[in-house]
Amino acid sequence: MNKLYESMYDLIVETSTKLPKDVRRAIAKAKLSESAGTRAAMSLATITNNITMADENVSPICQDTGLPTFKIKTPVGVNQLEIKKVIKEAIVQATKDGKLRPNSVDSLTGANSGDNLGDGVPVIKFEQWEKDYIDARLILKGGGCENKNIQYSLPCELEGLGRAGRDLDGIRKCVMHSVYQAQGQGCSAGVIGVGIGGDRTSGYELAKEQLFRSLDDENTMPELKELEEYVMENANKLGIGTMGFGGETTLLGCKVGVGHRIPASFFVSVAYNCWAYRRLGVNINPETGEINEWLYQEGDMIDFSKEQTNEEEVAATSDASEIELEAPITEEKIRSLKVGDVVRINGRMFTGRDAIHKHLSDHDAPVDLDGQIIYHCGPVMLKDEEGNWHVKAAGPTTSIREEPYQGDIMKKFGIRAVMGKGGMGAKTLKALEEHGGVYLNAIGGAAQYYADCIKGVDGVDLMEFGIPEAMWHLNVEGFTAVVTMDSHGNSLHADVEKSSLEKLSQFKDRVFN
Ligand SMILES: O=C(O)C[C@H](O)C(=O)O
Ligand code: SF4
Repeated sequence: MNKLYESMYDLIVETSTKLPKDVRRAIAKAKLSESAGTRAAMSLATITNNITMADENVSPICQDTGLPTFKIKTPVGVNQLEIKKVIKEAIVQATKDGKLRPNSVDSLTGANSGDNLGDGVPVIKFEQWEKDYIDARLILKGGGCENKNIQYSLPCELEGLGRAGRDLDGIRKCVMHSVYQAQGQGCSAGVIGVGIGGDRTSGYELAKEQLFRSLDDENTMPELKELEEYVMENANKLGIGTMGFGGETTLLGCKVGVGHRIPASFFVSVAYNCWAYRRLGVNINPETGEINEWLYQEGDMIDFSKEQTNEEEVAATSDASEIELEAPITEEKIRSLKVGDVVRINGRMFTGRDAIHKHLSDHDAPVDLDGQIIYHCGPVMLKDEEGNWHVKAAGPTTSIREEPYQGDIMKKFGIRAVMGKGGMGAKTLKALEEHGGVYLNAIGGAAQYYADCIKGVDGVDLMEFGIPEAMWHLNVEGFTAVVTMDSHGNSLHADVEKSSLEKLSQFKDRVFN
């Protein structure tokens, strides 16, 4: 199998950089469903532009290249240990080449291994089968959407929907609720894999297994096919929309699988995947290790670059004029911003995510943050031979994780704007009002689009936290984002959550007997 290394490397790079055909078609359909001038249309224009940039740059679609999860079927007699070894080598190289972000973190010390290897990382699941070739599939599922996975133990009470009992209708309610509870935080529009039955572990495994299905396939079980169709039709009426900005498309796919359970347990497990649904597969010759065939190749390939350019589209779809922002920003300027404004940032911003927020809550800042912008982002960075850093991918991360710290940190250091995705909660909203601050929402997953707005890396602090968690000093040009929480007590996220809960409650009545 001397070609196996090359095959695995190619599988990793393709998965990270090229969105599969079925996903592109679902995104194109979502785009058609949104009216021009809406925030959803503007976000989808950025997303499709980002997909094209990832194709052209052969760079990660999203900076969070996830927990690499391989599912491999081998003919009897194939050496699985060798496959495992080769996969690890290919992972290390793809990380060095900036195709994967170093994403493997010691859970106790917080140390990043730097090469994407670690205890239990990558995940490689083997199975044997009777066929004479190797079927190797890979999914790169990021952390933001992983955090929105949910497991229900039936019977249960669900907000908006009431009791979910141990039957198909109870399952229906759980699935509808799972989409509601994700809001925009898992970078909607999403794809859900649902596992009915099993135990807490095998239920989630079954749910994730569904994510290996093609978006276009049809469930072979009539009742599950009906459930999938029901969810696709009705979850899209919740009005959560792309990034939780409101809109027509909240879900790109729903795939349901079922397994047996034991009498006392009845789990419905949901694996939520963002729009950056990176999964591919190959059939491999077990003698040579060469790729015989790429999987998920059915149907048309949408080349978004042949469509309108993003600038044209954004100009055509956005009725809001852009407001220029450059740090240091005054309190007066910040208080003039309102939810719905589109800002265009030039100049300096600092990245800060989980480790930085924790650090800043009980240490001094390494730089003066007065009037500054903090970007919730863990980029993919590469260092050249002269020692200069280059940004390879840099989209926002889910901001809500910083909720316990954010308001206090803004006040402590005089920070005027924080930017991320998915919005923040009541504590931050109150602090924005008291202190004079705004929350800016960038488009999740648009890592190439934003990397292109970063014109230079002027420094870095707290590198001991690892590349994604360090504080990078970025120099940006034309970095656009939407004000979704302002200093007057307004939050688009709170509004969408409230209205989607009202819509969810329309689905309270029994549908399946
Ligand atoms: O870790 C990241 O960069 C982003 C993460 O996938 C998220 O969605 O919050
Ligand atoms: S940032 Fe969004 S698109 Fe990227 S992995 Fe996280 S959830 Fe997915």
